[in-house]
Amino acid sequence: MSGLRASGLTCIKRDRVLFEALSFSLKPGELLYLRGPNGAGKTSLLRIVTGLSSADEGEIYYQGTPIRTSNTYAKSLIYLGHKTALNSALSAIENLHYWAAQHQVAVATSDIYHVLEINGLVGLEDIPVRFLSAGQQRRVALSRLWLKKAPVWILDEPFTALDIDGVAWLERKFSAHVKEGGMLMTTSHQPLSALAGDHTTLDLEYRF
Ligand SMILES: Nc1ncnc2c1ncn2[C@@H]1O[C@H](COP(=O)(O)OP(=O)(O)OP(=O)(O)O)[C@@H](O)[C@H]1O
Repeated sequence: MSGLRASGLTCIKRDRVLFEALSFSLKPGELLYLRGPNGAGKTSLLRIVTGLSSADEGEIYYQGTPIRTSNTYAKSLIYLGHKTALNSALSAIENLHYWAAQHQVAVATSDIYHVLEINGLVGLEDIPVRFLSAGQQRRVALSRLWLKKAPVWILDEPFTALDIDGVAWLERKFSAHVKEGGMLMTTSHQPLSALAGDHTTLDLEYRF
């Protein structure tokens, strides 16, 4: 099967079952919107889908192969957690160079300047990111989506701190990615608008 498939996932944290026997799929050209209250287990689920943590039961498959044995999954994936994962002492340019090197993506400094420009950060490229506002730091973090070509995007609360235009800008980026055959799984505490395009919703209830 092409794309991602989660089969029979169970996750237990400190004796609480967050979810049990959860199965879903994410095919090329699909957006899966993960919704649920605080503490329901959305971040826990996304980390399992990326392979950063393991489920107590169940398996994630990418292109039919379990991700724990896949040679291609890591290269096919961009995961952005709910924290920006920026080094506050480094500039936007330095942070993105560092991230690109970690992900073995060849990018020229001029490419990074261009991405920062289209993401509204002209003039802020070379100062430590701790001097940027929360929304500007989020825009630096999200600029990674422009730097690596990857079919699978897993994004945890990517709208945090973005202004209204920023939310619309990111939703358009989602729609373009999916229209090109990409896959996207994302959480948000605000509903996606029509700008994000068609999507399927996966609801996680808070279980006691
Ligand atoms: N490593 C851990 N050890 C113990 N408990 C954990 C761990 N990670 C998460 N939890 C617990 O699992 C539950 C789900 O956490 P998670 O971060 O997945 O929720 P969430 O749905 O993303 O919440 P939010 O909307 O607040 O971001 C929480 O009650 C949390 O305390």
